[in-house]
Amino acid sequence: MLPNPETKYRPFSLGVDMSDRTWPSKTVAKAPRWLSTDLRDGNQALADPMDVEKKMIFFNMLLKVGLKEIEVGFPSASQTEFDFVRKLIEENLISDDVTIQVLTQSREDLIKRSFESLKGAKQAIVHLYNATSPLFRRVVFGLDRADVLALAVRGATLLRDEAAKQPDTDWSFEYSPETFTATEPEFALEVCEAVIKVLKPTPQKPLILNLPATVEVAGPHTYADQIEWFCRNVSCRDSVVISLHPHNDRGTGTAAAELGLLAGGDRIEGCLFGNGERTGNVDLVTLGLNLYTQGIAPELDFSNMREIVRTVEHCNNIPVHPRHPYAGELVFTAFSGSHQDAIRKGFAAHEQRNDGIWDMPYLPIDPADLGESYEAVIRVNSQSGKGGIAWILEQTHGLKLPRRLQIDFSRKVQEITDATARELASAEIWAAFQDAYHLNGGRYGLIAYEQAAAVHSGTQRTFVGRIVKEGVEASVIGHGNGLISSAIEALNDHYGLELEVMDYGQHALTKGSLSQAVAYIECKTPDDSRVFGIGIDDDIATASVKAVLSAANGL
Ligand SMILES: CC(=O)SCCNC(=O)CCNC(=O)[C@H](O)C(C)(C)COP(=O)(O)OP(=O)(O)OC[C@H]1O[C@@H](n2cnc3c(N)ncnc32)[C@H](O)[C@@H]1OP(=O)(O)O
Ligand SMILES: CC(C)C(=O)C(=O)O
Ligand SMILES: [Mg+2]
Repeated sequence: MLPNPETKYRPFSLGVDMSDRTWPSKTVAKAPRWLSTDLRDGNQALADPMDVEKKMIFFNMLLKVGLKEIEVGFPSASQTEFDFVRKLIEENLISDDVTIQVLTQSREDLIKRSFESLKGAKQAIVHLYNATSPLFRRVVFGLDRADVLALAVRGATLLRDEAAKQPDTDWSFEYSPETFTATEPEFALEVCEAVIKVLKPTPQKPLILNLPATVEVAGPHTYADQIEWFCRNVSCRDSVVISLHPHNDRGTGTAAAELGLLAGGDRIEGCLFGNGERTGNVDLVTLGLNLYTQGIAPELDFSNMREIVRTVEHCNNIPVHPRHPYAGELVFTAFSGSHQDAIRKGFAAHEQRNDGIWDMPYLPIDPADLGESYEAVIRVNSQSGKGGIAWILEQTHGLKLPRRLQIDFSRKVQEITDATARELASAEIWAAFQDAYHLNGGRYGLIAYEQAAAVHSGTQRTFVGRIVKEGVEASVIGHGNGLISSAIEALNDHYGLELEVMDYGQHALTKGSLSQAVAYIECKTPDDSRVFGIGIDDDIATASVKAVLSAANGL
């Protein structure tokens, strides 16, 4: 890189005064019109463009999502593109509330071929473009301003005339001064006004003027200024739909679209998950869900996000990034302990409040709204804490560990994650839990037991058990004021354990085998340390006895 980049790069300057801009104090209150250009701008950016079959899969998914305007291709570009448009029309695959759009350069043969592809369509948008910026005028076309304007007018005239030859179709037109953001604003306006003059839009039959950031060359606030300037100065604002088409070269395509809406944009063109030329088109998923999380219906349905991701990945042959907003497989996941703790508390508070309002630490959207389970919300590695581990056991096995047991188990998990230096799957955490608290057996095992009222007192209980220790069976007997204390006394007496019960808890399991109950016991040992026992059984009394044996196994 250069130490003095100013010798190579020039800062962008808009060229008009927008110090009286109004967009910063506006808010967006409803969804814009959306156009998916996945099958055109997205498709033209793929190493292997979609075949008809993949386009069909994508198109059907876009319908499911609720897109009403879909740019289905560039039919003059290839036979595949042409055939796909024909298939949609001939097989009557476009419902009345959906409008397909096709793109064409401003060239007679290409425009005619585009109209040919649309024969028999009930309604369609023909999208004409030509680049207008000084760079493109000079380098790509070798044309001056007047010639470029004439190119646009020739194209618009052809659109009008070709449409007139197919009167059974309800035609709409879109014009893009390609490279709009790099064009002198007054020249972009002049070209659009010339196109307006040819196509004569009305409020009933407006012209879509698409103002693309073909390459994102400045900040999103500059785009907003450009859009507001254009909306203020275009001659027949009520007869044009202002469409925004941000690309993402500076990584601010979403911001540009959102500020552009504040500045007067009516419609957004983009692709799912931001596929498209170079860094991509603006991402319709992010835009839609950004609205949703502000309480505004996006009029797009992403409630089956996983299926949408799978379909897009299949058709584009490009993975969706794991951190992609709202859609990536890690975006609802917290690995770190303090995040996990806050989320767990957030869910508990949410349940308690029961007002339906989503106000959740670290989670801007309810994963359930996108068809995701809560399982992935917390995942455990060496960055995790007790709260997250407890959450996993609660989610997967319905265990609600007492606080000190959470601390005890999290230390054991930490040892494993430190040693393995990787994430622990929930099955591994469960296995570690069973192992740590001897749920599948240890030195001491219960063969049978019974309890009875002690003969010498109405309140005292007697525990009579048959225990096996390291293969040797024994009968044990103990007294206490309950089952736990009498069972502890029986073990203490017979095996000299000296356990003292400090805490006890139990609850029915809420996951897995719902008829089961779990008992937790915390005991003090002679050296004043703590040992925990867990018992799970169909019978709560047996679960308690198992918890006592589990604690003995922990010595
Ligand atoms: C910003 C965007 O996304 S624009 C859309 C871009 N999409 C695509 O290009 C995908 C489909 N394109 C294609 O299949 C082909 O490029 C075609 C069929 C359109 C044209 O193919 P070709 O005739 O072989 O030309 P080529 O691909 O080299 O295009 C460059 C020519 O188009 C001209 N051109 C570019 N844009 C336009 C336009 N909007 N109107 C008129 N001419 C244009 C260029 O000046 C150049 O002309 P030249 O050969 O006289 O110098
Ligand atoms: C064809 C136009 C609208 C385009 O894709 C762009 O300018 O990015
Ligand atoms: Mg584009």
